[in-house]
Amino acid sequence: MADDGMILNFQLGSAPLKPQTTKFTGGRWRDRKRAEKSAKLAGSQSKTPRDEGDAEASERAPKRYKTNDNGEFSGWKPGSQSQGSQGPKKPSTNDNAGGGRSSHRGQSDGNKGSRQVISRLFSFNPEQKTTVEKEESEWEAPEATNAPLSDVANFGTLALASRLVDELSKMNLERPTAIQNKVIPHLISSSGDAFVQAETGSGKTFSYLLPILHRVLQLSGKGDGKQIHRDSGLFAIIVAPTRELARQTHSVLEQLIRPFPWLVSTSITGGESKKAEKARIRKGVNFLVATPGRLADHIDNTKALNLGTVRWLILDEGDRLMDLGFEDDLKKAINALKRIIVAEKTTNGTLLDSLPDRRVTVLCSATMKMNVQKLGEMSLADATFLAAEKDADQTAPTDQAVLKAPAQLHQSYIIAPAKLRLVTLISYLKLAFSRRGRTMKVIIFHSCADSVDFHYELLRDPAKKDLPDTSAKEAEVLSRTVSKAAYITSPASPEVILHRMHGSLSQPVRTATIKAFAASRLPSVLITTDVSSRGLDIPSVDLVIEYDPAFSFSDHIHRVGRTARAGRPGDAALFLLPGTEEGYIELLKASTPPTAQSCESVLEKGLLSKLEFPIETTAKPEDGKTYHEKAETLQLHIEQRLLGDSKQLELARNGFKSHIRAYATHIKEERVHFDISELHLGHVAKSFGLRDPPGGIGAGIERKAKKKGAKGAKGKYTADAEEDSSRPGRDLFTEKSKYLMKATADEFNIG
Ligand SMILES: Nc1ncnc2c1ncn2[C@@H]1O[C@H](COP(=O)(O)OP(=O)(O)OP(=O)(O)O)[C@@H](O)[C@H]1O
Repeated sequence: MADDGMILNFQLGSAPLKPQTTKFTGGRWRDRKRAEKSAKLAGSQSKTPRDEGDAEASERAPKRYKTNDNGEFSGWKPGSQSQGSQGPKKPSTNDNAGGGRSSHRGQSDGNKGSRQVISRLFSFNPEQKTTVEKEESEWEAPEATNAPLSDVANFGTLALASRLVDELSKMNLERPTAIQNKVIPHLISSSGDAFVQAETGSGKTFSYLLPILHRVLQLSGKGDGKQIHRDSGLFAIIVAPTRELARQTHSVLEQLIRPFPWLVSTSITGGESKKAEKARIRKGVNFLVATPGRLADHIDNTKALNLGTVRWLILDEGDRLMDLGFEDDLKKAINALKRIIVAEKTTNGTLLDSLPDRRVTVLCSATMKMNVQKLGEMSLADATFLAAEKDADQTAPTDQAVLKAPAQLHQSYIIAPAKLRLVTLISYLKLAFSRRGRTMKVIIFHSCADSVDFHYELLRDPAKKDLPDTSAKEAEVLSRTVSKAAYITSPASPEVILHRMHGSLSQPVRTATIKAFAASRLPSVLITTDVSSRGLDIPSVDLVIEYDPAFSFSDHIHRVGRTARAGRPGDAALFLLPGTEEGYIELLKASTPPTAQSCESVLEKGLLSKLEFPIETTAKPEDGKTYHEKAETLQLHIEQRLLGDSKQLELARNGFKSHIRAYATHIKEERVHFDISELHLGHVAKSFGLRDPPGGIGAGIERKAKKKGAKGAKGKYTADAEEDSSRPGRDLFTEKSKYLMKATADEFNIG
């Protein structure tokens, strides 16, 4: 680790201050100039205790309290108020007249003369290598690629049953998208398998649901399907990788079949009562939406589940189904269906002649990976490849076409040094909500559940308990996942609602939280893991922030695809660290050319409006004039807040540790951009409001980094990191990785 002279907050004595003479080194010249300037300013305005402290810090602390190679701080002696068992100790300086660990400003505790020193967020940061090619302001939205087609009159032209066309019209869906234009006629007329590949938000769900419904409705001569009923048999099984997606698909299906009450659909997903699901299956269903694990379970244990009439098997989000280690469950379902020859021409007196005469399997994916090919080999026979490309001379799946985000999605990146990440995130959100009505719904992706928990707890306002438009019963379910936000509000958006979501929450809470986020009429933020990256369709999401980069580029495409759906505009911002992570920008360019947002300018604009702190600390919102000072004040306040709140501190420490572990699990091909040995643990700790890295994890990483350095090879380290891993995204199919993937699915409660 670099010795960067990072300084901690602590109290100093009241010794007269010397003028600032420190020479700043390291970082960009502009940052050094700024640091020198603000230190000078602090020296000249030695009226407030804080500014005095700053000046003194600049001069003294770097010499006396530097971080050592382990990210720990030299110059400390064991003290009484450490951050935790492994935390740094009180400084043994005689200057520390106050005796308290947290510094106080304004001397309200009577500890007159004490000084505080705050860490300099803007100096000693790694240099940014990227020269900005395209600024935000230069971006012009190209034509949307996943919008309804302008040159197709309406859904009627696809030979869909008129009742369905009317129903779509009631849902304000008039014209098909490119993929619907391809898939619907194919599935209406053919009995062959299909591989469907199209961008995120291009309407793949309707592309398979509509032709299935159309053909089922044709079962009676009048084309309304009235002859059939719930006992007529199960016609289609739709498999989705997550419970949320299964539920969502089921609710779209329910909406479509509402005018046909004689048709019945149900969803069977992990986390629900198996007994109730069995009872529904026994009563009879025509359409089943399932997660793979639960489907396999019912195939084994529910006698009433008769697969004899099943004509369609839809595998949605194929790559994710495989990523999450559901291969065995899928095999079971595929084989069970293969064993039954589709011979039945009637069921309970109903002629099935308008249905396909063989079982049709449709595999859908927005991205293409090796594992999708494998799933294709397992499940498809003589499949037709259907892609959305308008001028598709494409006849087979390719990587190129699919790793693109919708063209109208504006992607940008922010190179934020680790120390500045947290304050930049807050500034960015403040900025996003600073124009009334411009940004309504934001999703922030984190690498792990612990980080989600920390950021949710930090950003929520503990004093504001009531939630708008929520019954007492709902409020009880949502009490730990939905809250009013602090810090990120602005005069234009005085109320912002925060939501938290990850796989370790109970299923009813997950469902209620997503529902609340989708329904919220106030500006809202969903802080989440990749559990929300697939399929989730909330049309009003206008901004996706990848605070932690995705574990694979295809995951990135799915994450950002939560916005800019069905031709709507959308923004996505990716936080990157200066250094090796900047190499990731080349990958972004291959998809949709991104623009750059300067971290300094986000801070400058975001911190324009007044800061508001939900908890009182000695750092006050009104402290600081320049945006550098305001950012330092905000960081100081958060650090002080954590020191006074052991629960929050614990969340920060857990968040930090899991974040570092998760960092090691980027897919092998992309790990070159996410080199854990380059992480400055002290700086990353700052982004969790910690003044130093919690013990335990740092030493391990250090050892690995040293080992790597000694060996001069990456291979060994990479293998170690994989062993530690417990998250999805792996696309290697060793027994070990299969086991890991399975463990991950369990951890995320997805199955
Ligand atoms: N023809 C259409 N016209 C307008 N909106 C549509 C049309 N078809 C679908 N939509 C809307 O587009 C949104 C995205 O649809 P859907 O979830 O099926 O996309 P997807 O391709 O499956 O995306 P992802 O790959 O991200 O899961 C939904 O809100 C849906 O209602």
